[in-house]
Amino acid sequence: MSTPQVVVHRDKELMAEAAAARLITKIVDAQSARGSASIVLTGGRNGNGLLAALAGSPARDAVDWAHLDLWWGDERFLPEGDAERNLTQAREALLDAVPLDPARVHAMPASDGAYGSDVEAAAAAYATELAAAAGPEDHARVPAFDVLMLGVGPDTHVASLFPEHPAARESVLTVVGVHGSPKPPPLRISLTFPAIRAAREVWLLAGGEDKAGAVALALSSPGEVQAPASGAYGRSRTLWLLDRAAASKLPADLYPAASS
Ligand SMILES: O=C1O[C@H](COP(=O)(O)O)[C@@H](O)[C@H](O)[C@H]1O
Repeated sequence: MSTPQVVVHRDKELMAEAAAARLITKIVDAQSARGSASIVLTGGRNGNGLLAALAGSPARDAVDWAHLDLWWGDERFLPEGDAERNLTQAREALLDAVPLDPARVHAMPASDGAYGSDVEAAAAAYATELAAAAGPEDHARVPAFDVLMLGVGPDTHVASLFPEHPAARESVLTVVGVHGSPKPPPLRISLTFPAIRAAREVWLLAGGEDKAGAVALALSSPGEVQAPASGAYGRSRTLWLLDRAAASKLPADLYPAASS
């Protein structure tokens, strides 16, 4: 478990630009070292903001897009192409504009796909796909993702792990079906803590005033079932990327003054 590090940027826009630059560097470093990189995307406003910033960065051409595996931390269980699906939004923000290998874009199943409306079967299929991609060196049933990104919801949810929900208590399965999500749609698929914690680096993104209470609560070490964002950490690094508004309820000694 790595201790959280907090970086605060002036505003959401700068946060997205800086996180996109950081991600490009990470991908290029991993590809130089191992030939490929694996990244877990998040949905939500801050995650999509980062992807849009990456799309607009001239440095995006430094990435070898054909040797990048993309996974998702969660998905809204809706029909393929639905505007609310995290995949649809990621495609619009970035994915349609870069030369990815379609075989390496590991989308979570849609509700009109091979498993129909059976969200448990869809979650189990994604777990199988993750397990097949994990090597013995990963020491887990999922690959050791280079970076796993998570948007933090105003209620402290990450991926589709909501406070006090069964998915936030899951300690065996790597992927679960989520029923009765308090944020629409009610049916979702989510990675669980065991899968999230297999990542080398976990980056939590929170920008905007509506995230301030969640950030302060999660970083005050409550239980992970009460505040799921507090249970998300990477093997070697856990990074909280915030803007000033989201950091406004944090004690000032929690991050270097220079970072804001
Ligand atoms: O529904 C979701 O919400 C969270 C956070 O979204 P935000 O718009 O409040 O930033 C996101 O992390 C998750 O992937 C998504 O499915």
